[in-house]
Amino acid sequence: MIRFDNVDKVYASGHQALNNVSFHLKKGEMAFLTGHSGAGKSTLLKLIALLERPTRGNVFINGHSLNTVNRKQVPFVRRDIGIIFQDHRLLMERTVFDNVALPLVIEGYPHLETRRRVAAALDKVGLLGKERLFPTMLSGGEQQRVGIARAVVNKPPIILADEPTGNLDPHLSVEILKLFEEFNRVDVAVLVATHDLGLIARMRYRTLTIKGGYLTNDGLSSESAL
Ligand SMILES: Nc1ncnc2c1ncn2[C@@H]1O[C@H](COP(=O)(O)OP(=O)(O)OP(=O)(O)O)[C@@H](O)[C@H]1O
Repeated sequence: MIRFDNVDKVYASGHQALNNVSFHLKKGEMAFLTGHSGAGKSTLLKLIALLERPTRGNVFINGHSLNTVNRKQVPFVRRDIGIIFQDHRLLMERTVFDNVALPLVIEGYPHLETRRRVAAALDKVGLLGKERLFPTMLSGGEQQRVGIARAVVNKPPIILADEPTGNLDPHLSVEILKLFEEFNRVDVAVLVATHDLGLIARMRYRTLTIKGGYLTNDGLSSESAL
């Protein structure tokens, strides 16, 4: 599903954020991505989402090299990827409904279908009935779940989450992770970048560890995180 072959990323500043990174995340696989601050986690996710391009090597989605994707084709690739950010990046002056509907509106879904899908996504994250509220009226955990609903509303086969539990207490963090597990059970590939080693240790999933831009460990969480 997602494959990195000998990927380097050197930013324009000259900083090398990733160094010869190779791994393969299969269809329907769930994994954590961990490492200290500045290790290169966000950079790795950005290369999958085409928010950055590799300096060397290749990133593949479903066997297609992203190196061959031109600017016009980027939205088509992104359609297959739901991205969740730590700061959730909600539009604060728009309702919960509008925030979650955004990917469907961009893709030109008919109104009825949009309503149906938004309701299904909000139901999944336990926020049905909050459509008309504004994000400021919700708790931090609820806002994060709106971000998740928005990421999954068009049923992408890949979910990338960058520190999705960074601002949440341990109980809420586990709830969010359980949601990812649910998506994973219906064959969605899930890659979660996190600092939270306690959370990783509890969940026992494959964990990719990055240090200074190098992939230094790839194994079960109990082996690599503790
Ligand atoms: N656009 C950029 N230009 C130059 N350097 C960058 C850019 N983006 C990231 N970097 C640098 O690349 C390195 C990796 O950054 P990245 O955001 O991938 O780390 P991270 O592991 O996600 O860190 P954190 O956990 O703090 O979010 C850092 O040293 C960072 O300063």
